[in-house]
Parts: sequence; C-alpha cells; structure tokens
Amino acid sequence: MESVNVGLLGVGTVGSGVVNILTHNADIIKKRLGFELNLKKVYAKHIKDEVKPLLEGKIASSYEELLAEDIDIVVELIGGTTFAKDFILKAIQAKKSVATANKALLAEYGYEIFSEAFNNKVDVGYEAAVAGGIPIIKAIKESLAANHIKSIKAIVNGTCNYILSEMFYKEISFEKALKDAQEKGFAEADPTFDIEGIDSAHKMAILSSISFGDNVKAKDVYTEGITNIDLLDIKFADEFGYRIKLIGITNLVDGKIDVRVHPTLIKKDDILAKTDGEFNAIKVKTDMNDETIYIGKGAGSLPTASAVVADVMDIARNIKNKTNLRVPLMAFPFNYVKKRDIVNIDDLTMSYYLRFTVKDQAGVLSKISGILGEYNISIKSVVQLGKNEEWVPLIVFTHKAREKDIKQALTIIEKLDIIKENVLLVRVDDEE
Ligand SMILES: NC(=O)C1=CN([C@@H]2O[C@H](COP(=O)(O)OP(=O)(O)OC[C@H]3O[C@@H](n4cnc5c(N)ncnc54)[C@H](OP(=O)(O)O)[C@@H]3O)[C@@H](O)[C@H]2O)C=CC1
Ligand SMILES: N[C@@H](CC=O)C(=O)O
Repeated sequence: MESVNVGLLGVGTVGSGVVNILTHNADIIKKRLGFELNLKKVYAKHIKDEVKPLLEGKIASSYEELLAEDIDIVVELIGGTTFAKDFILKAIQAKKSVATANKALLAEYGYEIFSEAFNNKVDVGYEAAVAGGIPIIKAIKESLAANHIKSIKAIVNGTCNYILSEMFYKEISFEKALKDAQEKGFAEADPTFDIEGIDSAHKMAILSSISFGDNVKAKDVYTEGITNIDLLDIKFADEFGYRIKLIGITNLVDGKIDVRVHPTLIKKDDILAKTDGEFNAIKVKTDMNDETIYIGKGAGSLPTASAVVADVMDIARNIKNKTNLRVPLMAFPFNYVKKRDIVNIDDLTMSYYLRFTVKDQAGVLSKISGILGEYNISIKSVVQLGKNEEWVPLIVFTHKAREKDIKQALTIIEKLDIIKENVLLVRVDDEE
C-alpha cells in the first residue's frame, strides 16, 4: 500500500522528537497503520545536530516545499501565532491536514483554523497542545463523548510543576529550577508564558472549549503565575498539610464558565499534589463516568512528539480510508460560537493563604484580623515567623470568604504602615 507523505515545519525540541519517533518506530507505525508514514520534507531555521543524519535528502530550502502536491499531512512545530497561523491556513487551503502542538495559536485562532479546516474537508490534530504526552483531547472528545463534563482540575504546565517540585525537594532557587527546565526543553521559547501562567491559560481555554462546546479564549481565563511563590510559602504549605501547585480549573457555575489558572494549596493526599516534576495531571468529572484522572509527562521532546505522531497516524488513517470522517479529530472543535458568559473570580468563595510582611511589634495581628473581620473574613490559623527583626512574615489561613471581600480588605491592610509590601494571596483547594 502506498505511503502517506508528511512535511514537518520546525525541528526544535518537539520536531526532533517527531523525527526520532518516525525513524525509530517506523516498523510498529507501519504495522499498525498497514502502510508507511513517510517523512518526506522538513523545513526549519535550525535543525538539531542529533537528528541531522536522519534527515538526509529531506531538508527543504523553503517552507513552500511542504505545501507541494505530494505532501498529505503537514506538522507545524515552530510555535507562535503569526507565521505559524499563516502557514497552517495556507496548508489547509492547499487541502492538507495538519497536526500541531501550538496551544497559543489554537487558544487565540482556533475558531478560524477549525472553520477553515471544516470548509476544506481536512483534519487538524492538536493532541500535543494540551498536557504533552497525555491523551487528554482524545479522552474528552472520544472516550467521554457520552458524558456532560462537569469540571476539570489540572496541572497542565510541566515547567511550573518542575520548578515548584525542584524548589520543594531540593530547596533550590526559582531561577535555577527555571534554567534546568529550559535546558531540558520543557519551557516555551519565551518562558514568561510558562511562569506567568499564560501557557496554562492557553491549555485551559482549549480544554474548556472542548468540554463545554463553547469558544473560550485565553483572554477569558483568569490567570496568575508562580513568580511570587517563595520557598517560604512552599515550606509553610507543607507544614499545614498542603503542596503548592499551579492549577487550572474549569467548570460551569450557574450556566457561566468558570475558567482560571492560579497557584493553589492542594492537600498532600490529593493526586494533583503528588504529581511532580514535568508530569501533568488532569482530573475530569462527568455526569455518567464520575471522575477519571490522567497523568503523564506534560512536556519534553519524546512525550510531546508521541502525541503529535499519534495524531498524524489518525489523520493518515482517515486519508487512506477516504472516509473524510473528520469525526475523531474534528468532533467538538472550536466551531462553536461563544454562548456563555465567563464567571468573574471576584464573585467566587474560597479559602485563602495570606502572607503578610509585618512590623515585629505587638498589636499587628489584632489590627489585621480586625480589618478582615469587617469584611466577614475569619481566620482559621495564624503563624508569625522570626523574632527581633524589623520585618517578619505573618501567615494567615482564612475560612471561606468571597474573593471580592478579601481583595477589598487587603487593599486597606496594605496601606497600613505596619505592612511592608503587597500581601501574597494563594487560594486553598478545600474540596472534600
Ligand atoms: N517543548 C515542549 O515540551 C512542548 C512544546 N509544545 C509546543 O510545540 C511547539 C514547538 O515547541 P518546541 O519544539 O519546544 O520549540 P523549539 O523552540 O525547541 O523549536 C521550534 C523550532 O522552530 C524554529 N522556527 C521558529 N520559527 C520558524 C520559522 N518561521 N521557520 C522555520 N523554523 C522556525 C525554531 O528556530 P529558532 O530557534 O532559530 O527560532 C526552532 O528550531 C510550540 O508551539 C510549543 O508551544 C507543546 C507541548 C510541549
Ligand atoms: N512549556 C510547556 C510545554 C508543553 O506544553 C510546559 O512546560 O508544559
């Protein structure tokens, strides 16, 4: 049976993983498909040295060669939302199916890309765009297709999870942990996307869209990153029975979409708290299948490439079967119009971990608790660190309170001369 031809744009961390898998696992791929996947052409600004020997005779001199008639599927692995978008749209208009890991692009232009794919009767696979090697897109679109999704709670950024884990276990600095994550190929080209929570927001926008059949964009996601989390907070959380994780959440509240990403104190015995390093974990609650949990490597060359190649295999099957199915890959895409409003985080009620830096003098706590009390916020536990220093950390765990009230109370507290800097607020997951 004739092979299906693949063109690859970008041979960095994930692209080189794709080259490795297509080369080293060519036999099993052929056995499972019943035909060969032929990596016909690659185009990249730079090609990783380790895969150059695998690409003899395949290197194109311009990206246009990937759009030639004999290429059936193109794989976009350069990232970004400008050239990548133009390239994908050109490929679709040239009737080529696409596989991509580009969550930033889909979270912004998913609707446009999927509409174009629908009109041109081609597939767009994006399994690798959320949680790297974990088959979460397939799970939601296919395995849970008979369910209403109720909620998703997840760790979807390998870099942040790696940083928080390294800080906790090795007590190394944030900067050193980030550098390690970059060297291992987990981080985005611009790592602020990871550490400021933006990459997680892209992924939660995609998960929220496919779960609720809506068109949620990254700008709809309330987003906080991990840059304000200190080793001190990680240790405190531990003492109180929690781990700090960057958590993505989406669910429906009174018909509105609650979708957010922020650092969260998670009870130590929760599977999310036990997921470390570049691993991701996703809990999906549904109406008929209770809770299913997915864990695996969320970043890195081969795990991510494994998801990309699986998409390429699905698309290749569709091409060979000439079913023009679009079902496995196109079910619940972004071809939904925006239907629901987004919940304002200020209207939610949660418990909080607050870290104040206060003057080491009598009466400070009663001043703070007095102001919190005026906003109906009661303190669950409190710890004051250090003695005989001018400024000391004061940690407060609150009972449940409305986010808006907490923020208003903190605005007043932050103006007191007994407070040194902005208060750190971390939400506590106290779901039973
Ligand atoms: N790394 C990971 O673990 C994961 C990454 N992803 C996503 O996969 C995609 C690729 O990421 P990753 O492999 O890590 O990124 P890399 O930066 O390692 O690789 C991207 C490659 O594309 C090249 N490139 C950029 N622009 C162009 C262009 N216009 N023409 C040709 N080549 C270009 C880059 O060259 P140069 O360096 O010279 O700019 C680089 O070699 C991104 O969308 C990312 O978000 C998804 C899941 C996991
Ligand atoms: N930078 C991302 C890569 C995978 O999506 C991450 O760290 O999770």
